[in-house]
Amino acid sequence: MSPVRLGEVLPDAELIHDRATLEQAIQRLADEIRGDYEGDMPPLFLTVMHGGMPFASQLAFALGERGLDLEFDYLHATRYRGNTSGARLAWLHRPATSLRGRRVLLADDILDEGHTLLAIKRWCEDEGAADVRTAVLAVKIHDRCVEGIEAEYVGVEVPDRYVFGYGMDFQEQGRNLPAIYALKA
Ligand SMILES: O=P(O)(O)OC[C@H]1O[C@H](OP(=O)(O)OP(=O)(O)O)[C@H](O)[C@@H]1O
Ligand SMILES: Nc1nc2[nH]cnc2c(=O)[nH]1
Repeated sequence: MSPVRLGEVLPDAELIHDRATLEQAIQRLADEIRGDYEGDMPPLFLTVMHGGMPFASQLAFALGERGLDLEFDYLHATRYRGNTSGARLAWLHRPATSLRGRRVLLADDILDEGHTLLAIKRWCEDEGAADVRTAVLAVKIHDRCVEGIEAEYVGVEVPDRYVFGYGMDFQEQGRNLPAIYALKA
């Protein structure tokens, strides 16, 4: 079956958050995060690929602007793989940096049912991280989130629909749209 092209769904999609709103939310998050991190050792800033990349980049600059240095690494754990519903989590890449004794700040695009971030957080703790906090651009509003995970820093809320743009894919397309859209209800 040939994939549905982005151009076929975008005209009917609903704009949920525009670029200015998202950029403003990221600035606010940077203010919140900056206040929580003091000390000599920079936090280990772990981008959750692929979706977290645009958000993480912007957040990192906003934190740098506020005088918070970060050490970068990344990981890739995925359970959607271009689909609109989640399956088993697959680890495609783990960070090369040791997490032992480090303050870890995870940056991801969306907290939906929470399986991904819960597994990542537990893994970071098992690796000996001193503290693991999570920043997400968006949280999806529903009551299906697993217990034990909550993002400390949340940019915006999105409705209980499949969303894409600003890092999030529609069948591996649309990640570089500078806004968040929801598929037609
Ligand atoms: O809260 P959950 O229901 O677990 O879903 C959230 C996860 O789903 C997306 O990743 P995806 O598996 O699509 O990988 P990708 O970032 O490579 O697209 C997103 O980037 C989050 O990491
Ligand atoms: N692109 C995208 N990825 C997700 N991962 C979990 N929920 C979503 C969603 O609504 N959109």
